[in-house]
Amino acid sequence: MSAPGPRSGRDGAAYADRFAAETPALATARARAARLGGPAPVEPAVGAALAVLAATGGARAVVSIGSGAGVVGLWLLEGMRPDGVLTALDGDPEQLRAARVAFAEAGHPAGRTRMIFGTPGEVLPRLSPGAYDMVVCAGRPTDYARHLDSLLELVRVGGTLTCHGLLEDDRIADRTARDEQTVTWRELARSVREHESLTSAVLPIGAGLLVATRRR
Ligand SMILES: C[S@@+](CC[C@H](N)C(=O)[O-])C[C@H]1O[C@@H](n2cnc3c(N)ncnc32)[C@H](O)[C@@H]1O
Repeated sequence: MSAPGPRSGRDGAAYADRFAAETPALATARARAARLGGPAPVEPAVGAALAVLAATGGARAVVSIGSGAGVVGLWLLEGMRPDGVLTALDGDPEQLRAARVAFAEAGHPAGRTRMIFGTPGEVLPRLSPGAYDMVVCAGRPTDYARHLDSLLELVRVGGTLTCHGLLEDDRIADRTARDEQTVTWRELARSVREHESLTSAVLPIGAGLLVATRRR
């Protein structure tokens, strides 16, 4: 059975990205990320949605997993409280360096960001449980999905977990797609949806955003 009601299409998605109107600092960070290569940053519409989530939750402490060259971090900092601290984790020192430059160029004092080099497996045990308003995951789910319990442990009650990219290339909806990444996305989305402590939704913006709020 198809879902009821009219759907937005590619023009709607393009409008949502234009609506997000990135600042010059974000445009520069995006260009730097493109020069570095690797997986693309969050789309403007996703960045704007993350900023809204951060602002709605009055976020003071946010962790960005797979933080890249700082595009997602700049959006998060825009929504967070002015005294908030963003913890940015990446396994590539070049990406972390680029993010540091992007945050400085945007005028954020060094004390607003904490850059940590390492994989989720190495770094998550060092972060304080229940201390974060948001945990924002990006990149391949195969890099962090097996750490879902540890990621959720970081989120305070009422806080939010987001995972970006599950609708990329529409593979998750294609029942014949059985590659490792698509299978991992399906399992991660199912675990989040069925988790007794979470209320979740898939937002079809950009490459798709899985959003879950911890109720208890
Ligand atoms: C999609 S890119 C980041 C884009 C960024 N989230 C943004 O929107 O600006 C994914 C990032 O994950 C990092 N990464 C991939 N595997 C990782 C791992 N096992 N541990 C830590 N970081 C990893 C990569 O270095 C890359 O910077």
